Amino acid sequence: MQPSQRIARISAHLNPPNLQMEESSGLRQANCRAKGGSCGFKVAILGAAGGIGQPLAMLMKMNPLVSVLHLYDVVNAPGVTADISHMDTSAVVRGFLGQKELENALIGMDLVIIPAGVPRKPGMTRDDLFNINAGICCPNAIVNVISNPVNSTVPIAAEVFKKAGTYDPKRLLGVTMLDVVRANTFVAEVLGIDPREVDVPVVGGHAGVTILPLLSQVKPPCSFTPEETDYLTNRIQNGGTEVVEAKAGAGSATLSMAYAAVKFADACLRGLRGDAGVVECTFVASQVTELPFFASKVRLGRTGIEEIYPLGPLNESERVGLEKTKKELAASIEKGISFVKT
Ligand SMILES: NC(=O)c1ccc[n+]([C@@H]2O[C@H](COP(=O)([O-])OP(=O)(O)OC[C@H]3O[C@@H](n4cnc5c(N)ncnc54)[C@H](O)[C@@H]3O)[C@@H](O)[C@H]2O)c1
Ligand SMILES: O=C(O)C[C@H](O)C(=O)O
Repeated sequence: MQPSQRIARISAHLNPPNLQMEESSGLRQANCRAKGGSCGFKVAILGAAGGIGQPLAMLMKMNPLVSVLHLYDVVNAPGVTADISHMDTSAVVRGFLGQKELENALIGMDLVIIPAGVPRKPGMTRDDLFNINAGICCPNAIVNVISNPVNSTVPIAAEVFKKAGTYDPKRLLGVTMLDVVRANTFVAEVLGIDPREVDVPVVGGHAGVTILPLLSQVKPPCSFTPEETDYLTNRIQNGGTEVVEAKAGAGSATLSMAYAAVKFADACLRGLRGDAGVVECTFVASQVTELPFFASKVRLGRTGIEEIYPLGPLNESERVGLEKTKKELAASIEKGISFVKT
């Protein structure tokens, strides 16, 4: 089933669009000759006024694959919408404020990106966000889940979709692209090459030891000393904490995350367009291990996830890392599932 159909099914009872918001943000569509949005994809961002949401919205407005951009938040959506709508790129921008507008924000969307929720403060783990964010990231048509803890919010979303009878595991993707982006950057620094030439598979999940970089499978092929392997694994697993501590209470990664989210969203859109060979790492329902969810390389296509690749050959330290990953990940997945069931 297409996301638009799933969303339409969820949003069976529709309210009229929020014209007041469109007026206030300068989007007087009725007065425009060209309505826009005739080709390209329709994308909604939920949490669009936040630290990630704003730069993400700006970058999606610059993406030529996007024809319509819906910006939803519980605060400040009109201001962000007015601001971004003045950019001279082709995507039509519409703002939606508050719960009563959520369904309208979702109608007809091809891709829904969710950076809604609160970020970490120093000393907190991503799991500490569970009780706050679990209640936010559930009830609607989620496709790309950014809200932490991703290891639990994706299982939560899956359970909610199951309850609604609309679960499509091929279309529910936890965004772990920031781990790949960081891994590419840090590996390139060590190798002294351009990060754009580097591709590091990062599997498992998105928290601490569940972030498992497969340094034996880096492209271009290369090898690392044990010291380099320890340094890189540790830095990639703690990249989020590095930013949280540097921001000293002012939030977690937003700009690099917006970059990573756009990189991932763009891959999803290219897959939907039918491009061949679109492969990225993401946290999805999976049979790659005995766990019900796992991040690994997947091929994206017209129906979402079209193929999930096995982990490939692991070296000894990656095999040890995988056992630690699975232990912690199993608990986080279970926590998400039982949150909905109970
Ligand atoms: N997956 C990743 O790699 C990754 C990376 C960085 C941050 N994150 C997570 O992303 C989330 C957002 O981070 P941020 O720095 O943008 O936070 P933020 O507080 O700056 O922004 C969050 C936004 O969500 C909005 N929001 C809150 N409840 C909402 C609801 N019910 N519906 C819609 N919007 C709602 C807020 O109004 C705010 O604008 C956090 O959970 C953070 O931990 C994930
Ligand atoms: O570390 C965090 O809390 C935010 C995000 O998950 C990150 O990896 O930067």
